[in-house]
Amino acid sequence: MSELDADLRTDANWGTPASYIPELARVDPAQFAITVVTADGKIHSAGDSDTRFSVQSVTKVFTLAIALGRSGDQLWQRVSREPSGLAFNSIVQLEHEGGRPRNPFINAGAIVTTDEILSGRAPRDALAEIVQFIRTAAGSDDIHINEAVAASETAHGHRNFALAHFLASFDNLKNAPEMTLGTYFHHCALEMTTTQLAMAGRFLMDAATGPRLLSTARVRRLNALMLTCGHYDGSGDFAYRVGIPGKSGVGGGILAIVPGTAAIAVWSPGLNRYGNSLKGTEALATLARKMNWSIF
Ligand SMILES: NC(=O)CC[C@H](N)C(=O)O
Repeated sequence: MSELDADLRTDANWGTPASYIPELARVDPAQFAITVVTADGKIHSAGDSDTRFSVQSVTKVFTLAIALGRSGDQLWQRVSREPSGLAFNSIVQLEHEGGRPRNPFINAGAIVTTDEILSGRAPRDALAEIVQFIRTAAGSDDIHINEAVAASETAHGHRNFALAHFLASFDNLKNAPEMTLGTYFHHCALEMTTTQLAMAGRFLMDAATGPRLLSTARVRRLNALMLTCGHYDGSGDFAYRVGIPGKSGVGGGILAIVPGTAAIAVWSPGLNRYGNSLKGTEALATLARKMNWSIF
């Protein structure tokens, strides 16, 4: 792992941090961290694994788990399970397909899962459940929301507002767009280290490691969605190069799962053209190849 870390740092092409959220644009791209938690509970880390980063869309895995737990398969009436082949914040498909987002990992789909979690209660209570779920998964209470990042995204979130209003116009939003988006922006603004994120991913390995938060059947389905949709229009390329389920975020984090074997978190804030971590993807490709971890 330290060899992997050192190798990655020799190449100066770090990619570009997300620019549409000003708070994220300020982050130094020349950072990298990786943590692997194996089925026997051992933790291996290298790089800046104690640095907190903005988890962003990686939280969509946890919100999907919670929404499925609350609403069961009814959720699939509001959102489908197909790769989108378009950018994570694209609007065109949503109009074309009558307001039913392609999957729960693009923004429109995650706004729907957040809306499902919010239904029947105040944003503060929905957020408390999301944060508690992630803390329980990680086995750490030291996980918090960065209010400056949430505010920065709210101030510049015109596309997400457009998506939420589109959903509402198709009767696919139960709460006021501002309420649902407020909850959504705040859970995206959670900060974690790679150690915390890899620990939080243990339940997706479906090994006897960490808390059991979902049934085996649901864990398999979450992994299937991570593989097919977890990297947006870069999902095919990620499956080709890395060969394991993964979920990325524009903060530069990726949570990847080797079923039954390991939960891996990588972080490097510079992104590739799909909005996924450039060095994070490279690191996972190298690790999966060396460890023979591709599921294929
Ligand atoms: N890909 C991402 O991480 C996107 C999350 C971000 N909060 C947004 O809604 O645009």
